[in-house]
Amino acid sequence: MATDSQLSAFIDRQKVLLAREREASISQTSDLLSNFDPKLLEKKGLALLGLGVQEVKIGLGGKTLVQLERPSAYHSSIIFPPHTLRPGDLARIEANVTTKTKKPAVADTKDSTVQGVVYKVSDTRIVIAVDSEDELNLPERCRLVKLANSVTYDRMDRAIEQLEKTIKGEKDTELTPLVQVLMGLTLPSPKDRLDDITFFDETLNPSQKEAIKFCLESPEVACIHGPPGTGKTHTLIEIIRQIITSSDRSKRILVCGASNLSVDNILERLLALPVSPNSPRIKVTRIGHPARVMAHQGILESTLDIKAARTDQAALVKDVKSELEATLGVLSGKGKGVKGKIKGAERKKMWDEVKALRKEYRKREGGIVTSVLEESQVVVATCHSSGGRQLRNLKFDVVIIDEATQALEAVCWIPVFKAKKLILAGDPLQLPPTVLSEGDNSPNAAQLATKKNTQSSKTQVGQLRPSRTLETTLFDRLESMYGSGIKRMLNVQYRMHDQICTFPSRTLYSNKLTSHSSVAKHLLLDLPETQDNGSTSVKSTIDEETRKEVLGTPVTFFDTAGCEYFERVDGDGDEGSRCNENEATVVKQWVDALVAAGVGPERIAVITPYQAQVTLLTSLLRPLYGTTLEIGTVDGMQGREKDSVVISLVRSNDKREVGFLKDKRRLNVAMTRAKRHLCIVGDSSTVSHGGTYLKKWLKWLDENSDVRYAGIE
Ligand SMILES: Nc1ncnc2c1ncn2[C@@H]1O[C@H](COP(=O)(O)OP(=O)(O)OP(=O)(O)O)[C@@H](O)[C@H]1O
Repeated sequence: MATDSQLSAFIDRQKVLLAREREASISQTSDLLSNFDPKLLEKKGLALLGLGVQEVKIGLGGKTLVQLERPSAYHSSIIFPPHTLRPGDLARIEANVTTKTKKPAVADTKDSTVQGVVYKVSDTRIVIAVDSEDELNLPERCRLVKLANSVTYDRMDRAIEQLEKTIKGEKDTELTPLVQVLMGLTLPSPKDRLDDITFFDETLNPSQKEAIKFCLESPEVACIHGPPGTGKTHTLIEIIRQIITSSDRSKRILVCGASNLSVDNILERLLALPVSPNSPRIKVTRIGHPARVMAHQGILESTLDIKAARTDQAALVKDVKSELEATLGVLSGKGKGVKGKIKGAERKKMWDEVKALRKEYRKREGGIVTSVLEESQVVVATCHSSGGRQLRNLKFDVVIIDEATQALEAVCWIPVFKAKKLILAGDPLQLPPTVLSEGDNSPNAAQLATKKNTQSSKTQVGQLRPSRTLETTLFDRLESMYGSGIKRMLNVQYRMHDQICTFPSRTLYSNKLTSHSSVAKHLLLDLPETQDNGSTSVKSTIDEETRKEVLGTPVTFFDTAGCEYFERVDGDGDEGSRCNENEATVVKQWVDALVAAGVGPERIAVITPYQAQVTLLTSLLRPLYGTTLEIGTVDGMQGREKDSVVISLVRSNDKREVGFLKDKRRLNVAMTRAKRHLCIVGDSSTVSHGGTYLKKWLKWLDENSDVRYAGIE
């Protein structure tokens, strides 16, 4: 049982770590904002200058939407220069004072600074949703500057504060059995036994069925551990179907994920389910910015915004909206037929009117939103957006968090408070959450996090320990508190050739990960376009023997040991990114061979730990194969797969060892993206400061793969 002091140590640590992370994130952006003048900011894609207000409208939530454009009078092209402003970013509209203008007009300074969130972006227009209720005094000529976004941190802070209040039993909080288990205040309750489950999906494998049963039977919390390609999402879809068709058909689920992509992936699969009398169409609503959700018709139709606009009551809101927009048009001087701005007492009166109208609009709209959400059996949102106004007072029976091992613990608490039961899915052995700040290495922290653990029994169930770093996820913490009994692992993978899967299975998944027969032996040779059936589809420019070798080998290792391929440091000293030209040439030759053997560039990805090597490889490969051939670091590759993956290690004398060179979770992601063929280019002899896992892998490759001569011909 967690003691009061353990609880407060845990909460205090979360607060310290979150504050540090917020600071690190803000200083990244504000360093830029305070050090550069607007022109430079525009060059860096952080600002847009010389804009004019084109229109002022009303959006969901009664927010004022300000549309900005580049007036042709100021610019030779109305198309924005390249910039990084994206929907959801925080931005400030300010008067466009140039450095030459010493004293801007009073009306165009402080008062006219407006903050908001980017709502929509096109080549020529950008719409900002302004939250403020105050009078809008938009400058005639303005600019837009991107700001550090603190909303995510605000929501996480609030979630941790709520946790603190809940534990203390403060007013308006409820210490549910779920919260008690998560915080080590009680042990998980015994399972609610389910004798017979009829699965909708007949093809589920035994480990998936076991994980589903385990989740359905767990009263408070259950975790699904899904190694690469084992069908986590597949399993979650069945869980959702089972819950909403259980005897109590009124159950409601909140499905969350760490990213928009992960939740859209689930939503897409829910929408594609076959409909039958036994399995009626699931009523699902996606919360989130329409501009941020996947541009897929079904998904857009499921968004709250579009559903709300289609209800019968929507007409009631429309009237108020038109009135509100007309009044705002007059006030901003941008309405139809409006000439100039209204001033003085009349302006004040009109603003009072806007306030009243906005209140009415929110009331009517709130009614519609509630009715759409109350009808939904499944609500889909990112963990972060589940903390928005629309879900404020809604409760769910179950909350599911996909990619939970990529989400900070605090962000998971945002949806956790909305449900009685929690299901987490992820893989602690793949990419961790992105963390900018350093962990807490103070003697105090170390003492609390580790010393205590060794003092008392290591396996003491339910012991709550403050996390040392934000990389410790809720999933990790539950596993260390309750042991592997809190989770079920999926053990059949549907992606990789058996030889690609063997090493990660043996070293990371206790030899439990097996390959499904449909993939265990698949090779590039089996792809339709590489089949040599006498047709003209294969226009091979290499001899038959080489072609068969290139296409028929699951794992190829170009060991550059002894080749004296020296890397180059891009930038200053040790801090610089690395690249290796000779190694890049070997990569290029292999990609050329793959393509010559009939493998389409869209089936190939090249992964490397250093950004400088990404740039170098891009310059070599893009002119030949275009953008369909993917080149990048491992971060964009989680959850994705390619038939052929080429890994360029750039291993050298870089003592820092970046990315997957030192982190076995990242290396695991890199090596498990490949379906039919994996090629590694690197030096097995420079292992003196490499991670142990990398060393083991290189040794394994040496003994178990097709080792090739890496000399450049
Ligand atoms: N029981 C099954 N029978 C056949 N194919 C399956 C089964 N389970 C999963 N798959 C297939 O395996 C592939 C991976 O499934 P899914 O995308 O659900 O996995 P995931 O674990 O979410 O993936 P990732 O590791 O990339 O996060 C998909 O093509 C899916 O159709």
